[in-house]
Amino acid sequence: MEKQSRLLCSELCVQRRLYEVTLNCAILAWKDIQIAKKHTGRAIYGAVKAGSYCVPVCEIIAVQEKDDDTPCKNTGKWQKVPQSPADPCQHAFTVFYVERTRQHCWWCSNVTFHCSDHSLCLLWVQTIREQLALLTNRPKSLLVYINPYGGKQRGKQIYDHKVAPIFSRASISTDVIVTERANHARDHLKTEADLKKYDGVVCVGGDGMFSEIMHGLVSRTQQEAGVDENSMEETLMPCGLRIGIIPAGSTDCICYATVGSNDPVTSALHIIVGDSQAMDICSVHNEDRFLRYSVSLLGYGFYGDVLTDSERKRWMGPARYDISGVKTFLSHRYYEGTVSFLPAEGNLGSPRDKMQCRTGCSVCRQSSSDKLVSKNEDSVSDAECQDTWTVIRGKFLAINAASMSCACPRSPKGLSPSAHLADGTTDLILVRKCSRLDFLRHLLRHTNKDDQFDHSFVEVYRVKQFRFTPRYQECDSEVDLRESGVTGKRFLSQICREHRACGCMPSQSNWNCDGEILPHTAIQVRVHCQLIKLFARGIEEQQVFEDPYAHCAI
Ligand SMILES: Nc1ncnc2c1ncn2[C@@H]1O[C@H](COP(=O)(O)OP(=O)(O)OP(=O)(O)O)[C@@H](O)[C@H]1O
Ligand SMILES: CCCCCCCCCCCCC/C=C/[C@@H](O)[C@H](CO)NC(C)=O
Ligand SMILES: [Ca+2]
Repeated sequence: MEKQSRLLCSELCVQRRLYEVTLNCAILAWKDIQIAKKHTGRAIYGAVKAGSYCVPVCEIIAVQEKDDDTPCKNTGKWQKVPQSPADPCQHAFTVFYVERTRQHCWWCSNVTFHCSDHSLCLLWVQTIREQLALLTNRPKSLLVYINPYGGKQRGKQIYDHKVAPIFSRASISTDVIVTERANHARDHLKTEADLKKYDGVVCVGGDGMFSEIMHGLVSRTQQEAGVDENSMEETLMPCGLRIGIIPAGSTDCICYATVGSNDPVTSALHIIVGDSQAMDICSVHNEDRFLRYSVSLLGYGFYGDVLTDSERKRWMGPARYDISGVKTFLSHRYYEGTVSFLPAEGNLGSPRDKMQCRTGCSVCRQSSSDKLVSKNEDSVSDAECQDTWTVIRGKFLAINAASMSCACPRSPKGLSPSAHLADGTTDLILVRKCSRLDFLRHLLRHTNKDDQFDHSFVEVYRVKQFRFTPRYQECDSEVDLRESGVTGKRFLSQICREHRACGCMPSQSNWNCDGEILPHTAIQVRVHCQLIKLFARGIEEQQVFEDPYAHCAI
């Protein structure tokens, strides 16, 4: 690795031991001089060794000159720093930085450097601050919406106690709105908020709250660009502001699948360091009417029924999903209809290729450059028009479209473990009618390492667009019936009569769209590649946690 030129190098004390501390524009490093002497001749840097530490500048949260009256790190007791000019610990500054802990969680750690010379102390503080000021991707001003009723109703507490103090440490200014009703945040973003004042929007809540904020921002962006959301063919305009998610909901799948944890401090730190993760959005239409956007799960049948039942049990908090899950599983309902889709082609992989989307994902990067090329050539819609639709008709227990893995604490690898956050596709999973036992086997595989698609009754396709028509609305039957003189209500009653004869009722489910119920069952869905950006970086490879500073060459 290319060596960066040193900005500063001094001998400073940390917990009364002498360290050689160096700063270049990428890394702050400190090594215990006595331990380093013992290791003379051996490589100290390049990996974390005894007594050697380093932090990438881009993961420094803040630097602060230490006041005289502050708690001593060794004892935790408050004490006056000695005034003797010979005391090498007289002046001090503290560096706050990201530390990786367990399972993709980050923590705000700190180290205090002491020295006898005040001007040297100031020089260090000023130089580190200058380096931080060069990091232009970091937000300075944020608009924060808190849902006080999401999850276990701890959104406000989580923000006040865990997030606000680190935002203030990082000198981020915030305007905070605690919502007073459902859709308060969406409406405020869509029509009122002065978005020019902010570098990003923060959502404190669960997937439903995120959905509100995403709808507000996407709709506002389309309005300002003169794009008609009701037209499925329109190319939507990407949003300029990034969204940060502080998890405080019941499932928190969007946070979990983009960060790797549902820890509020980790999310706050990703916001502070100015991470950016592009994300696909599906638009959902019924005929020429725009219904909603989706970023995670669009589920009909099982997940639609779980959601419909769980909405009546909101008072139970997150446990409502477990109760409704078991109830829905026992009811074992299946639904008839036709699914048509446009398969994704090119280098977009397949839902079963085990290529998981991770930080810097090459599949998503490729989609980003393809998007740029097709924008310049204006050829995408023409090409798509020539594509052929695959049509599948059948009886389904579940139809799920996962635009991202949908990993969450209940299902750590998610509904579609190899789905990508920003590849412009969604994984369409069709679970055909099967026995209860088989369906249970399939569901349980969401919670363990086994392949949930390895069943004869499960099919999965990576698609760019899809449509669903429930059987009772199918045009063919309608045409047939119209041709034979049957119309409207008579058409429905005819189906019901047919079903009474065979002892089962034709039933319809609802679509679960990121945790909201859609008002229509016949829908048309199109994936819009990388329409929004989050303050996240995707899930880091585990190796980064095990050897975080392998790149720390000074
Ligand atoms: N002040 C409020 N009063 C009532 N409902 C609100 C308020 N603010 C937001 N909401 C609504 O609460 C719903 C649920 O919120 P949220 O997503 O935060 O939690 P959750 O449903 O428990 O979690 P998850 O979506 O992760 O399962 C959202 O659909 C949102 O529109
Ligand atoms: C009878 C055993 C059942 C075990 C099944 C476990 C599978 C859990 C998978 C959960 C995936 C959730 C996907 C995310 C959906 C969210 O959009 C939505 C709103 O938060 N949450 C739900 C539960 O619909
Ligand atoms: Ca995707």
